[in-house]
Amino acid sequence: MTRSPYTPAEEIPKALAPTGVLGLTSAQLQAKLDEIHPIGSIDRTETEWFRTAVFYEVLVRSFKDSNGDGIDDFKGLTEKLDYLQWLGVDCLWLPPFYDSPLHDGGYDIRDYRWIREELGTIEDFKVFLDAAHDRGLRVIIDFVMNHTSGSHPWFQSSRADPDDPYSNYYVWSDTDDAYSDARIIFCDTEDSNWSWDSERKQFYWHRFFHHQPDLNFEEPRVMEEMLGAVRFWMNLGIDGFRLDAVPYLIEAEGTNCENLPKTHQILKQLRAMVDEEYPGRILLCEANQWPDGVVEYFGDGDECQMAFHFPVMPRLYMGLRRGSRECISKILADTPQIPEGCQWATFLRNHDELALEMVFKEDRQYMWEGYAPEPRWRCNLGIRRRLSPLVDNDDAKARLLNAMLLSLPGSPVLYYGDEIGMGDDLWLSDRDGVRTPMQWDDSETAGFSTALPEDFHLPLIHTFGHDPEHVNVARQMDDPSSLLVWTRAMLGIRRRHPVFGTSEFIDLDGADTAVMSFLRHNEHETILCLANLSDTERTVVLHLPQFAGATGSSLIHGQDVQPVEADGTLIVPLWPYGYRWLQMSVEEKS
Ligand SMILES: OC[C@H]1O[C@H](O[C@H]2O[C@H](CO)[C@@H](O)[C@H](O)[C@H]2O)[C@H](O)[C@@H](O)[C@@H]1O
Ligand SMILES: [Ca+2]
Repeated sequence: MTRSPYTPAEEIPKALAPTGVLGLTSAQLQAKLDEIHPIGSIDRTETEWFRTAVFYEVLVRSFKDSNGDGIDDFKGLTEKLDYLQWLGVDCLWLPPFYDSPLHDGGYDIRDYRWIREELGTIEDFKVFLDAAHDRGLRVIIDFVMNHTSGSHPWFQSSRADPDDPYSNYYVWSDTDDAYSDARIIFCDTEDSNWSWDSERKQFYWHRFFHHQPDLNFEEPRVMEEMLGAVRFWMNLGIDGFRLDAVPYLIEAEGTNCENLPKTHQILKQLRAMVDEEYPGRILLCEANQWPDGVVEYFGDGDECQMAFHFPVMPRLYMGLRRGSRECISKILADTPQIPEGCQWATFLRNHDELALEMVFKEDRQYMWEGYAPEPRWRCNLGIRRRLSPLVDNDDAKARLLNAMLLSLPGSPVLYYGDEIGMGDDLWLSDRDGVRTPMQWDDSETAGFSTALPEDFHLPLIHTFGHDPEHVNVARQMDDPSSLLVWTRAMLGIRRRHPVFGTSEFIDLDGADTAVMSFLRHNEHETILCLANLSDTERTVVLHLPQFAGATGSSLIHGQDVQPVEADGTLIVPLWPYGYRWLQMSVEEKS
């Protein structure tokens, strides 16, 4: 399928019928693609699959290049699906691959219904999607509703002519003093949420970069456009969307312009459409907010099925550095219950900086001092480093954090490359240092591409110890003691025990704050999880009368069986940064 060069703004049809590619409606396009690629083997009647799934964020641009231009593409990603299936993840999350000038890693969309040409065609995407489904892997994609690229034809049209049908698609003002209570998110680069447009001679509103004007959701046609684009990708067969930056959809004077009631109405409208037309597909909300703000995005079970738990993530690192579980226990205790059938998405790292917006000022300072003493390592309010360098390339700490991620409430979202302990490049701009090519082997090109490394879209990591010679998939696949093989084994255990996804979480507290101990419990089984956040050996003493006389059998460490004494005392030794998952053998006494 080919497309003529991007439609110039002046040729955009003035009638606001939902736009399509090649003049085809979404349904026609789907029919055409279905002839070539029938829908894969995903069970659409399974509507709560996401509650026990492990997600894997993969940047299409940085995984595998199939055609030797130094940029990964959908064909390359398709080639690597066997690896992802082998690893044992359940669902891939693809950050934006839409047509974009790439001034914000693709979060600056120029066409909601087209793929950046360097990554392939819509057919390539469909082949990839069906191949993923054939392997039992689901796929969700990013959807950026809050803003477009400034080079989107809608914006070009809107700025050109205030009487144009697109004129109201963005938030325009004669002055730059409205909504002054809204914070500036990209504080390293922007000093206002308003920018002057010399053509329209008005200011336009943007919560992120100045080249990302916010869409105006007070204009009903904007929502129609969004629903049309959602249908387009759903019709191709995706399993859901990560909804980017949703707290900022609506602006209102006298508020901080976040989480406003109308924003929730918009999401409810979207969810109602998805439930009716695409049951079993999910909406995962990205709202970097405190727990009581995020839970609003589940609605009464009628908004997003999933939401990232932003506050718990930095506290895992904070707890590790302090050698204390207290901040983790506290944020989980402060997290309200979520509606039935919903689920948190938890993570250690992603394509952005390690966000420190949801911590108190003194804790942010503590995190910066410990994890990013050099200003170059910081980005906006966060830290632009990968997991392995953050923990000083210490495998024990990386395994502990992952063991916690995989056992605490929520569905874990892994970040590509972290399963092999990839490093970062702090000399690259913005957040590119954590988005470098995947390291497949120890060859000069790291198995990423046949192009010369100097032609790669981003350079390979060359820091000693994190370079492809030391850190690569092939080497770790052959090493039973590697982080990669360990990660795979842990995912296997998690898959065999759905209790991790669907059960109650009971924090056991305990006198020794270095150790986090908790139960994951449902009617089928109870697992006792222990995590030693300190660098010294600990002996955990728990009082579990409900398990008196029972045993705890380790799910991770083979023959390790811990007896619970007749009075309910359980004593478990833990090595520095040690962790255990013990399956309790008898039913809890009532
Ligand atoms: O599209 C703009 C940005 O949207 C997401 O941003 C989120 O990450 C920011 C940190 O970089 C965070 O501070 C903000 O609260 C979030 O909405 C997306 O993940 C970014 O990559 C993108 O630039
Ligand atoms: Ca907005």
